[in-house]
Amino acid sequence: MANDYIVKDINLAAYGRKELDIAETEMPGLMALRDEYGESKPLKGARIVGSLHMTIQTAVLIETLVALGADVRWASCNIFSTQDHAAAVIAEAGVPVFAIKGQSLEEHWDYLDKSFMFDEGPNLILDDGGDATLYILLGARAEAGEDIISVPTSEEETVIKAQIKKRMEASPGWFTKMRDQIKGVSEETTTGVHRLYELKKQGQLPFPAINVNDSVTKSKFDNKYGCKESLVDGIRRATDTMMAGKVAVVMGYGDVGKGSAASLAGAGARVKVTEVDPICALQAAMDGFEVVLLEDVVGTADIFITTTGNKDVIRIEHMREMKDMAIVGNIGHFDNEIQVAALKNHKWTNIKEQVDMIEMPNGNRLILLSEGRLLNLGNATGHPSFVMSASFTNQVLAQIELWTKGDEYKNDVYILPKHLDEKVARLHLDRIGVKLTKMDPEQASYIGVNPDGPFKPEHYRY
Ligand SMILES: NC(=O)c1ccc[n+]([C@@H]2O[C@H](COP(=O)([O-])OP(=O)(O)OC[C@H]3O[C@@H](n4cnc5c(N)ncnc54)[C@H](O)[C@@H]3O)[C@@H](O)[C@H]2O)c1
Ligand SMILES: Nc1ncnc2c1ncn2CC[C@H](O)C(=O)O
Repeated sequence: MANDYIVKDINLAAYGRKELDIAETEMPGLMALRDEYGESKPLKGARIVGSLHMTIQTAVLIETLVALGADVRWASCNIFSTQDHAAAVIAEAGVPVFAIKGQSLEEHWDYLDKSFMFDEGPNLILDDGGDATLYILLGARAEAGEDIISVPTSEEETVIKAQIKKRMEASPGWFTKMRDQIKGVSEETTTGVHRLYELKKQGQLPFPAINVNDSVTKSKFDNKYGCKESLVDGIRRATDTMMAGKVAVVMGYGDVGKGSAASLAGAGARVKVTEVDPICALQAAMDGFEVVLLEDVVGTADIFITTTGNKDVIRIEHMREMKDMAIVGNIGHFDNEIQVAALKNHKWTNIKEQVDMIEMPNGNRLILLSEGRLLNLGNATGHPSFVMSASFTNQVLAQIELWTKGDEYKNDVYILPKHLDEKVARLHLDRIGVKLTKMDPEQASYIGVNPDGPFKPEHYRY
């Protein structure tokens, strides 16, 4: 079908291709998979619906999936994270893509619906945050007569419910059919993985799932080193504020929090951390960060960043205490980490795209980034190509596993085996000049591993 895409401007494709060509030189893992599997095309017959930030790096992922034989349709997983030139180059390459930076919530869920519209529907999902999986499963439950989202508790739930109703009227039974033909889902991020384990616990996971996030070469790199690079990039592009000398509070000290604290410390900010987990709190303290209660610093700190994957971490009562021109942002997957909805009746002044100044009752003004959505992609371009190459190499390996060995997988959540994790790491060493030491058999035997790996037991924590 001609023009089966919705992008901001197809004329941005030439610019997108130039940046995509450069990105490929920084994504050795994906390039290596194209060399290894480009001829055998193990994804032939796969119809992959992707719901993941439509960036230049994702464009390289998409073209890798296509090179390995897959048919692909794509939507972004966030209304602010699309890079319009990346969407344009993918559309020009003939992949149906539905993504515009700044799209509305209604457009977001409509575009996600469109990304499912293969003639025979998809048979694999590549998800980031779980919206694509949620759409199919909620829709199938509605078709079974369940009163899903009976009382929407957010604007987005209202939008999702309306979109499901529209599709049910247009295509009776479609959700159930799609659910039953999906061979599996590979999930990119922590929050999406939490949703999968919850579905499994409730006995509502109808197909195999691969937890890509917990490949070591994903979460201990993208979540940590990726955020270390892209957090301050977002804050700087959004506010041009001097971070050196300022007090920044990072809520959460998991993989993203560790990278975020390091990012701000690297910019010279005096970083304080909040945590609920005593182990992560102890890590933060021993990494040299003061671990505090938000309530004790909310009136004096300059920058507040949530990284928790939790909700209501910064609440309206906290924001009422913040000083004039405090900067508030989130780098977690969803926008519910900050109670943005509670600010809706305040005076908002839009400064520029994804930067708003909000007046509080006491006259103080807050600078809110990306309306509380993940700011490294809303206010900047997300993580650099090299670290996304590791994440996306895991994604491609997961899709190959689900497509070629699907019968070996049950309706459960899996993590890729360690030898594949180590393979992903190996594929990224040459690009940065790493020379790996080779053990002799006696050494390998002494520590009880095979000289060619795996080098760590399953219980090892990196
Ligand atoms: N923006 C990005 O590029 C990007 C990249 C990777 C992951 N993510 C998202 O970031 C979020 C965090 O991911 P992660 O891998 O670091 O998860 P994680 O579970 O490793 O870390 C989250 C930490 O937050 C802590 N926490 C939870 N509730 C808290 C609260 N109320 N106050 C203080 N701390 C609290 C937890 O104890 C945990 O240590 C997820 O939503 C994930 O999907 C975003
Ligand atoms: N450059 C990026 N392209 C696509 N997704 C990106 C990029 N930077 C961060 N992300 C978010 C995905 C990340 O793996 C996550 O877990 O959320």
